[in-house]
Amino acid sequence: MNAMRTVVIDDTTLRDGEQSAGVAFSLEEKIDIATRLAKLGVPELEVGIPAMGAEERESIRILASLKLPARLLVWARMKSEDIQQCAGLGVPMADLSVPASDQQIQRKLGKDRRWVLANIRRCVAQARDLGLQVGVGFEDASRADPDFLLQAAQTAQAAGARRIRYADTVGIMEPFGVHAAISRLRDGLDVEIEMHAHDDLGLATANTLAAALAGATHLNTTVNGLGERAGNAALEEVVLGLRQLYRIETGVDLKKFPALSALVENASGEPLGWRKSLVGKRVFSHEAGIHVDGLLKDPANYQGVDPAAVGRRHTLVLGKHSGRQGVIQAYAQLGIALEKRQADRLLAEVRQFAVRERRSPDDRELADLYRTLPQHSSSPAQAETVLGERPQEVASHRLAVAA
Ligand SMILES: CC(=O)SCCNC(=O)CCNC(=O)[C@H](O)C(C)(C)COP(=O)(O)OP(=O)(O)OC[C@H]1O[C@@H](n2cnc3c(N)ncnc32)[C@H](O)[C@@H]1OP(=O)(O)O
Ligand SMILES: O=C(O)CCC(=O)C(=O)O
Repeated sequence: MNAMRTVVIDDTTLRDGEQSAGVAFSLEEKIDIATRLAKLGVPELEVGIPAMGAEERESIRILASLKLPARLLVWARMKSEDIQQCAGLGVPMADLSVPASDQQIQRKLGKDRRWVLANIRRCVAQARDLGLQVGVGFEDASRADPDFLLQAAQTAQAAGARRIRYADTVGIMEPFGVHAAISRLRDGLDVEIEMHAHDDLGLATANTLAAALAGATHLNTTVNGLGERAGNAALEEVVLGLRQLYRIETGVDLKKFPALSALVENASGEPLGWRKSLVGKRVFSHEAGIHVDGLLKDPANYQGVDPAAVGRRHTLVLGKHSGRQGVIQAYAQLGIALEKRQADRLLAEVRQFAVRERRSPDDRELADLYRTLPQHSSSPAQAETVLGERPQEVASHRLAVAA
């Protein structure tokens, strides 16, 4: 395993995240998102595209005026007018983006490789003259000729860029290919190298981790993986994956992440999938009897990720796949100690309920089921009394397990 090392997270929720079709953050949301990201310890934030217009530039200026403990970057095309607009915003660094693949150089820009190299020299110099630190973003790097990509990156370095960005713009890479591509750049360059991954094949996080292992110094992420099409590498997955799998530290503390995740989810206008890793509503919920029994004996039996690392906890859910121990635990939370025979009977009831209603019974419904047991049919007050003593649990039967 690697010795402890660090990489820098450059979160682009406010740039590529907002590029998700249909997403437009308000200024208040941008301020809230940036402030929370900085509070978690995210050291770099890409906060917008000055060329989009006066309103965008004003919001960038306001974000810069907050003097957050994070370095801010803006994104620009490699065009003189766009670069000019990056100046005077209070943002120290710009990512100047240029396509690296022949596909985009020829079929998008109508240019050739020589033009790209000349443009890099000219535009990096222009940005530096404006007092900006410069990163050169190689759009579509993953489809570029690797020899040309290295030549272009060396041109950027020679022109005074401090960083190059390897963008898998259309999300076609896999981790072994990323490792080889970043290793090649690492061997041929002395500048910072940043990975920018997209999740079209569900590999954005894997590709980002592979880039870190190959020597990338900076990683682009977004909260919840928001971003163009299938999104970018999720901040939470990258931070936890680096730490847990490779002992690579980012300085980002995810214990307060749920509030930021919810903020970005709401601001994006689209609910997160309930199975989305680390942040989905149900990713720490357990119903299957064998899992619940195992968790109750020792959470480590069924825990790959400690939910506390992302500010969450396990919940136990009753349903079609429950077993006796889950039922006993659920009723114990209501203050009702079940005998084995009662638990078995209630398990059958719970299963029928779940199949019929397509959901779990809530606390009141559990109490109702309990009252149908023969020996309790004459004394329903017991369950009511218990529920009355535990009002906070009436709304839900989902139970926390000590992690
Ligand atoms: C992969 C990425 O995520 S790149 C970032 C993409 N983000 C965005 O596009 C969001 C913000 N974009 C915008 O607000 C607008 O597209 C603007 C302000 C940048 C440009 O708007 P417009 O001038 O109206 O151009 P439009 O968006 O229609 O077309 C893009 C133009 O940029 C050119 N272009 C694209 N990438 C680059 C580049 N890296 N360097 C130089 N020119 C570029 C295109 O060739 C096209 O120019 P053309 O019309 O002369 O062929
Ligand atoms: O060129 C860059 O800086 C990266 C642009 C981007 O968002 C992408 O290619 O997906």
